[in-house]
Order: sequence, then C-alpha cells, then structure tokens
Amino acid sequence: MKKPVKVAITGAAGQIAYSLIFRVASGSMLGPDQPVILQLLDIPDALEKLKGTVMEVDDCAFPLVTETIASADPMEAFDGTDYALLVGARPRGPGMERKDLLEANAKIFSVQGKALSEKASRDVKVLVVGNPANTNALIAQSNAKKLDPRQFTAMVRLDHNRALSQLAAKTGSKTTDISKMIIWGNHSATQYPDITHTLVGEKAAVNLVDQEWVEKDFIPTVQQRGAAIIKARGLSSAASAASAAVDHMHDWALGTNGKWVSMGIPSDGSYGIKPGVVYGYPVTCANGKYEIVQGLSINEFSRSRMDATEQELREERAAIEELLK
Ligand SMILES: NC(=O)c1ccc[n+]([C@@H]2O[C@H](COP(=O)([O-])OP(=O)(O)OC[C@H]3O[C@@H](n4cnc5c(N)ncnc54)[C@H](O)[C@@H]3O)[C@@H](O)[C@H]2O)c1
Ligand SMILES: O=C(O)C[C@H](O)C(=O)O
Repeated sequence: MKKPVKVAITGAAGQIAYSLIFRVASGSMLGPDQPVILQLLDIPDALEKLKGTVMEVDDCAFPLVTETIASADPMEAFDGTDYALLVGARPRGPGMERKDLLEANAKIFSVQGKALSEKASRDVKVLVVGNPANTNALIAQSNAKKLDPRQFTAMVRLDHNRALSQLAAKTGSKTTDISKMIIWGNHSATQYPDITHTLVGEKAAVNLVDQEWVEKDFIPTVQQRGAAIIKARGLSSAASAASAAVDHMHDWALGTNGKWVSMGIPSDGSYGIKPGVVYGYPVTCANGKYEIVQGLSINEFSRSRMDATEQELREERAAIEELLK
C-alpha cells in the first residue's frame, strides 16, 4: 500500500465540495491504490454544516481515506498538503459577472497563498476553482513566496469538457473520439474555445463543422455555459465543476500520455501572452509536470480572441494589483 497523501479542499461545506470530497475519497482523482488524508477547510460559520459532511464521509467507509480533518484555520488545514483544491469562495448569482466577485473573493486567496507557502509540502500542486479562478490563482501564487509559481494553476477544465461535449453532439461522435481541444485564456465569457487544431477521430474538426456554427453557436455556448446553468438551476454548476477538478488534478499528477488538456497556468510568453497572468493553455502532463504544447499556428481569428481574453485578465490583475505584493 502507498503512503497516504494529504489533499486539502477549501469551501468544504459548499456545493462543489459536496461532490468533490466523495470523488477524491473514492480514488477517482489519484487512483484506486492511493490512500488520502482529507484536510477540509471552511469558515467558522460553516463548521457545523461541514461536520455533517464529515459524518457522511465516515459513513461511506472509503477504504482509501485514512483520516479526515475539518478546520477553519488555513495554517492547520494546509499542514503538509500535497494537493490543494481551492474551491471556497462566493459563487456568482443570476445576473452577476465574474468581475463582480473579484473584490469579494480576492482576499481569501492572499491569505491562503501565504498559508500554503508556510505549511504545505514543498511539492504541493494547487488548483484554484473559486472564481474568478485565474486571477485568484495569480493572487495565491504571488503570496506564496516560498513556492514555485508553476505550482499554482486555475481550472479551465470544465470549459474544456464542455467544449468536447458540444463538439461531440454536433459531429455525432463521442467525447473520447475528440483530441487536441484547447481553451485559451480566462475562465470567463472571454475565454476562447479553439477547434482549429482539434481532431474528431482522424479528421480535422474544422472540416466537419462550418465557421458560422463555430462563431455563432459553439464559442458562445461554451463561454456562456456557466450562466446558462445558473439560470436553469438557480445555483452555479457543482457536480460538473467537481468532475473537472478531479480531471485536472488526476492528469497533472498521473500524466496524460501525450493527450492535450487545458490548464490555467502562469503565462511565460508562449503564444505572445506576456508573463503576469494565469492563462488557459493547451498542455500535456508527465511525471507530475505540465508542459505547454508549443509550435501551433495561430490564425488571425484565434489571435484576436486570444488577445481579448488576455486583455480581460490584465484588467482583472490591475484591479487587485495591491494584493500581489
Ligand atoms: N472554475 C470553474 O470552472 C468553476 C465552476 C463552478 C464554480 N466555480 C466557483 O467555485 C466557487 C465555489 O462554488 P460553490 O458552488 O461550491 O459555492 P458554495 O457557496 O456552495 O460554497 C462555497 C463555500 O466556500 C466557503 N468559504 C467562503 N470563504 C471561505 C474561506 N475563506 N475559506 C474556506 N472556505 C470558504 C463557504 O462557507 C462555502 O461553504 C465559486 O467561486 C464558484 O463561482 C468555479
Ligand atoms: O459561471 C459561473 O459563475 C460558475 C462557474 O464558473 C461555471 O462556469 O459554471
């Protein structure tokens, strides 16, 4: 049996966590042979509710869960953490844009970045789910002076999975037939779901659908999917968000075998996106590390979409600049 690893989940009393904790505990994220210690963090007011979730974790008698800790103190919850899933933040309600969340949620991530820097494993892998995820990841990363910036990532995997599902439906294929999907940029309405390199089986996706569908249907549907779910459910997406978080960490930790996935990562100048933002890129993962897929040709349409979503991230950054020091 492997040595247990510590998995911290914040917002542990919330609705995404109510799905995520049980997927992690069952082995979906790190594999069926990897025991886990769950470190669950929420605010003091939510601890009573979190107690109920912990009771349910106990009642599942998961073979892989060796210990469950519930806490309202990030310094306690991140002690020795190997994998941190930062979910805890206020979600968007009907009619709100992600920008509206910036101020409310930004401070959470400066506190948690500092705590991770002090207490987590030196190899911790951090995924930020709480919105606005890219800029929150930037805040956490900037406040974690003792960790490598590359240890901080943001979730655009839900957008990636949504894009797979839309294209599969349109082309009458299965999501598993589709490869080389890309989400560039921000997890927001400016994101650019790019199918110019995508294959459906052996065929180029651009030859199976027309550009009008891409521009008028596919891209807006993926960009607006979060809002559509909020409208339909009265609550933001939860089970699908948890599933995407599991996919993101699974692939980062265990590798993608050459498959492309999309991750929000610190920009390094690749594809003309200057350093200083956390930007969605196509990556492959191996040996616990991700690498940006390099050398892709970028047409004029893609360039303008990629620049627009970068611009939004720069504006978000400007709004919270003082939290980056
Ligand atoms: N990146 C994505 O693709 C994606 C998808 C869906 C939702 N989200 C975002 O995920 C976040 C959580 O969504 P939810 O539906 O689970 O919300 P929720 O309101 O059900 O749960 C949020 C939880 O976070 C807790 N919390 C607040 N401040 C905290 C802090 N400082 N430390 C620890 N916990 C704290 C709250 O008490 C609550 O229990 C929201 O910001 C939402 O917009 C992101
Ligand atoms: O859109 C939202 O605010 C929720 C979430 O980020 C989503 O994409 O479902």
